[in-house]
Amino acid sequence: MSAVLFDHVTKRFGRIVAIEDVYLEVPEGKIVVLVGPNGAGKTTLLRLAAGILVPDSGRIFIYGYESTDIRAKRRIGLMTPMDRGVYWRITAMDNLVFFGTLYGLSLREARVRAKKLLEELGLGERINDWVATYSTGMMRRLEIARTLMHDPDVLLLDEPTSGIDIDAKHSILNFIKGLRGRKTVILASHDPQEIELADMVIYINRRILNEAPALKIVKVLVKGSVDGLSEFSVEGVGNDEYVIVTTIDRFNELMSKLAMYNGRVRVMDIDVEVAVAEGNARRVERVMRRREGWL
Ligand SMILES: Nc1ncnc2c1ncn2[C@@H]1O[C@H](COP(=O)(O)OP(=O)(O)OP(=O)(O)O)[C@@H](O)[C@H]1O
Repeated sequence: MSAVLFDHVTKRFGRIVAIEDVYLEVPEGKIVVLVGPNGAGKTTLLRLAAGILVPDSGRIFIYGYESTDIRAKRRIGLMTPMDRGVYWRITAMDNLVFFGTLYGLSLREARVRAKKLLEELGLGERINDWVATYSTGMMRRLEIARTLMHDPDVLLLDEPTSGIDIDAKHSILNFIKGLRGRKTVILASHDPQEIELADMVIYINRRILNEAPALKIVKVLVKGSVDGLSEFSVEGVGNDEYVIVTTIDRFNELMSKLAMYNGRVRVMDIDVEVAVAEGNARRVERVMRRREGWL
């Protein structure tokens, strides 16, 4: 059984179609990173999985339970940096104990779990400090700890390291890395180092673009020198731009490699060629054109 299943989900906000017919199976224990331009529907997908939003059509299952079911919600932890989820005028420990007891932990259990999480996230020295004295990066780590207090199986993280300093970022990235195999993580991201964590990268722009079986060849236009990508076909097109051609099954691998350039290579455009079965004709369909880099 998949940890999370989006079964042909569509979500509209008035006239805006945020998510359209998304089918996605997320296997247990994997780290799945959702990438795509601003407004592509990444946050909406996380909120749908958390049962905060209800789809207009289609269904979402968390370990077989519909996402709005309490049994699904108990297995989910959602962290979005935009929502302030901790109290400032009490200590980090008291925050976590409070949220832990809301989920039915005993005081003792909650204290033990809070201490462990705070230590793992590098906040061991600041457990008994008021949250108001925390930096943004510390606050973010505390939010992640709060999300994990009820020991959910699935962790939904929206741009977990955006806007924080490098030390906090590394501590969060290492922490997430350590969850591989133990938790299922779905992470929405624009950040190359976050994308690097992925077992599976899903490119979404309202619809999922790299999952459909009909999609075959991907051409990625990048700006910036891509030396060291010898296993892909790379062609210079002038003006420091290159076209990389690959098959859809190696798209994830290519995106992880590009992420390792740490922002020195920007993705300018992605084209997907759709193989049309009838008469073995191959028609090229432009499914996406973006002139803005989204990495
Ligand atoms: N509560 C809402 N009410 C109305 N429109 C919404 C709401 N939430 C999202 N939208 C719209 O749905 C679309 C998808 O938004 P969403 O926040 O999911 O994108 P995103 O991929 O997370 O973007 P970003 O990378 O900028 O965070 C956007 O057009 C957005 O304006």
